[in-house]
Amino acid sequence: MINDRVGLPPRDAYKALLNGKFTPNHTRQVSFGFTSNEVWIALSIRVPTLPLSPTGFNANGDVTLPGVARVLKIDNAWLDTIDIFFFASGELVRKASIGDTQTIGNRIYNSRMPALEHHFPPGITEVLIRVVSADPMTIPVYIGTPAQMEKQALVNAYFYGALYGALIILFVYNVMLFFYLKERRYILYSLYLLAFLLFNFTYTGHGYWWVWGNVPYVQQWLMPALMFCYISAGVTFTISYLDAKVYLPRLYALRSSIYAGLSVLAAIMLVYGSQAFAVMAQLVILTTLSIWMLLIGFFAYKNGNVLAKFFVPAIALGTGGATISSLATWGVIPYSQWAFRGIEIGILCEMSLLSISLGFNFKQVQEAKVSAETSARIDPLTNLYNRRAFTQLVHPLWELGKRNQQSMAVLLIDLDWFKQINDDFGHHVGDKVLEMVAQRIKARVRSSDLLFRWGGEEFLVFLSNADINEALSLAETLRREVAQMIVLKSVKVTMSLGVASSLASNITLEGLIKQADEALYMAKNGGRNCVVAAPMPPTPKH
Ligand SMILES: Nc1nc2c(ncn2[C@@H]2O[C@H](COP(=O)(O)OP(=O)(O)OP(=O)(O)O)[C@@H](O)[C@H]2O)c(=O)[nH]1
Repeated sequence: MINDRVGLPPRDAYKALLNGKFTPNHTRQVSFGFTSNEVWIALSIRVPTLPLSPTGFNANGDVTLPGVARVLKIDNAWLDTIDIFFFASGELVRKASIGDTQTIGNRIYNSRMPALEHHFPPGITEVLIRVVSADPMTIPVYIGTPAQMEKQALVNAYFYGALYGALIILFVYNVMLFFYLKERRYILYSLYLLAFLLFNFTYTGHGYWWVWGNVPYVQQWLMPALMFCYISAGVTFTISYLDAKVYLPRLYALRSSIYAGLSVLAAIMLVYGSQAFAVMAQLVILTTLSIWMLLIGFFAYKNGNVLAKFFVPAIALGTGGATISSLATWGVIPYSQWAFRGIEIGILCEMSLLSISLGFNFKQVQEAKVSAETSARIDPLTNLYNRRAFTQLVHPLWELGKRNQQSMAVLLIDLDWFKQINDDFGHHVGDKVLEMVAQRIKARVRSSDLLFRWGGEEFLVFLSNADINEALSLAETLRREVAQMIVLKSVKVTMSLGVASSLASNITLEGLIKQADEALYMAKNGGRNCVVAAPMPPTPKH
């Protein structure tokens, strides 16, 4: 390999090769970083002088030419210009151009990655490859039989099918969760995922191969543009996912500056118009972004964010995969297709883990919702239903009871001289009295009856299937039991009860409660610590 500053003509490059000016690539490094220079790569292909088949015929009965046919493939879809020169016996025998400045229709070999087929005659053929590109010079060269190349393409097709399939499923699932839950972080995660998917679809040459193969300009500019989208989506998602407003307030305050910085970068890219600058600047940002995400994930975790427990390992997996890919391309670890795909496997793990964490978040949100709904209906002091729960719980029973012509009853209960208890013993003792009275009533009513804390020292019992006598009997039992209670060794409490029943009247639920309230008023006026039944309405005459 040589890094050529002057733009050698192919023959001079060939001479340089013969004069030992090329550096041998012992480490199998395939990455040469950013350079606007031409990078020359040389391969020596030696074919035995014997013809392939000693008979001169192959299995199909065709005449075999002496020599071998091989496919040469550069496994990178973003290199702009790739010129290949074949020298045999000191002569330039073939020149071919591949690379992504060529439209798909003009390609000489039908494959997603730039490739060509060449018939190598017996003897030595020197293959010189010249690459010029604004993108990182990653140049993995493969050479093999057409069958081997097809097999490799098939393995790749399965791999990307599985990768894109998995990412699309995660995308759709999270978009659906967003529409269901209306939580921003689901849609931001989906956009982050989509940005990676499109970015990958572009830089692996799938987009060029399937969609915009006739517009090389789109292919070259989409890469930096989508990388930019991926970075922006990553930043926005991280801020929202880690709930920066709560767990990282200082970062949250800076978020406008971060977004402004990204916009300035996009503007410079557009105005400056250099693809090389765009790619280089963003690769730097992409690396910084991973470290930044890891760091703030860690801080959010330290500040008590439960979701950061998933976030940090997820980003570590994505970054780890990307590191394996770069180490392999730089020859630090042995290069292989799988090592090169480290970034994709890492990101798939990252995305899956993030998706699981959002599922976990979904569960948390649901639980919080249920607990909020429950606590909205429960009185925290007595643990009884509050007045708010009344309509929700009693109305359906009331309607059903009416239809079945059942007798239903209401007991309205008010503690006597409760203000005095508070004044004499303190508010906390008053609370204890309320708690104990509530427990006592609860223990006595049937499970089909509903008990509410109706107001400060007022309770309501709804009996869904009881006539006036049953209701009065229960009321009297409750009155007696509470009157016998002694709270905190010295406090005695009594209560007054108003009872009303619905049978044989066209009364509404509100009307029934009003009747019970009037009965309670009578009980209070009648000296307290007693039960009064609301007067029964006259039976309609037929
Ligand atoms: N400790 C405590 N007191 C409460 C609570 N809710 C309401 N109260 C008190 O209950 C008292 C009710 O007083 P009143 O409406 O005058 O009734 P009362 O003293 O029971 O007199 P009668 O109902 O006429 O027998 C008020 O002093 C309220 O402050 C509570 O949750 N805890």
